[in-house]
Amino acid sequence: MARNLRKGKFITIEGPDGAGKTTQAEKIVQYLKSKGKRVISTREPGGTALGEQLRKVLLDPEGSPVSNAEALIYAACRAQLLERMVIPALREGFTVVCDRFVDSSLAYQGWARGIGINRILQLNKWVIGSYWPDITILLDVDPAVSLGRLVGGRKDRLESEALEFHQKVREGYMKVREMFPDRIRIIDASQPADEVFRQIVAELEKAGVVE
Ligand SMILES: Nc1ncnc2c1ncn2[C@@H]1O[C@H](COP(=O)(O)OP(=O)(O)OP(=O)(O)O)[C@@H](O)[C@H]1O
Ligand SMILES: Cc1cn([C@H]2C[C@H](O)[C@@H](COP(=O)(O)O)O2)c(=O)[nH]c1=O
Repeated sequence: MARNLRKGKFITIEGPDGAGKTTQAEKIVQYLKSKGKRVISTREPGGTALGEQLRKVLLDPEGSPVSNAEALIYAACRAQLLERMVIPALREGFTVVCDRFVDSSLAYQGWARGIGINRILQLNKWVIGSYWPDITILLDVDPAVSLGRLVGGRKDRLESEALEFHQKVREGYMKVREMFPDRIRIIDASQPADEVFRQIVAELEKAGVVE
């Protein structure tokens, strides 16, 4: 395993589809920049040329990767993102803000798809090595509410899953949070976006990510 030479902080944002991750990630980036931090933002699946190609495969409503294949493709995207973007940026002292990361795999593939959180964790321990996030903001909200926010436009392959699947995703996140209580900070994402952001900033300050 490569020695961890990180100088910057690694922040990930998690939650069910439509929880407000992208909205909050953008606010966090602006906030950190206003504090004089050098920041890069990215997302999973995606963030690299290969990752964006694989994203199309994973989210294509006509596509069919499920179960083990799906878990492995998400892990491949993660490996590429870490090697090409996240690790070099952290070593240069940038703060990295990532919209979804390993906890999505644990909740979606590990729990909701039924592969097993521990099996997905083993796979991802190999992919991530020592580059685990410093802090993860988990936006918790009833999927009946968050999916309702995604009105209009064509639903992707995961968004098209039944409400029961998304309820299992939420349940999965709660289990993952129990496994990593220090890293994962939960925020009630049913609140207005500005209040959600206020609470995120408080967590980032508590964690020493910003002064
Ligand atoms: N706290 C909030 N309350 C109500 N609506 C919100 C809130 N946060 C974001 N939204 C709105 O909900 C929609 C989805 O938000 P956003 O894209 O940030 O969610 P997401 O979690 O990134 O979604 P996805 O999982 O599909 O990528 C957007 O229209 C956004 O403006
Ligand atoms: C990283 C990751 C993502 N997913 C799922 C979760 C979402 O339904 C999509 C990504 O779409 P978004 O608009 O960017 O939220 O992919 C997953 O199942 N497993 C993962 O590891």
